[in-house]
Amino acid sequence: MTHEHDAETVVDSPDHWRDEQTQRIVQRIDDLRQSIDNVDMAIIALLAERFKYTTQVGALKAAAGFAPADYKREDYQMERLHRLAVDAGLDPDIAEMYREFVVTEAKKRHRRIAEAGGDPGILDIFA
Ligand SMILES: C=C(O[C@@H]1C=C(C(=O)O)C=C[C@H]1O)C(=O)O
Repeated sequence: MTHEHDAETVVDSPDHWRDEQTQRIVQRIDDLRQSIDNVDMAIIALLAERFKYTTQVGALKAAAGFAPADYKREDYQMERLHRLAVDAGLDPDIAEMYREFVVTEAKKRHRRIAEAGGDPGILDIFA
């Protein structure tokens, strides 16, 4: 994946690291980026685990003939994640966007499992 580049002043172009103060700022940004990359690594690992669990729920629901969605559970998660976000100092809108994204994707996969007669093997996440 590549991006178009404008002729902007960006951290990654050494032409712009003229003075010492700028160099210190660039060093600090590099350190922060290492931590951002570590957080992304943890999030990807956690998302993989979450989808493995929800896939198992999907297979169990299909086996029992339950619908893919459970709105009572979703209401509970919405309220809980809002509260957790506020306590953690995170904008609750971000928590809600996260919740909406993972739950929507989990339900899509539940439908695919149900359509395949309850076989979670149709999903590549078990590869
Ligand atoms: C995983 C489930 O199925 C769906 C997906 C959910 C989720 O990703 O957390 C929550 C509720 C359901 O709509 C479940 O019922 O627990």
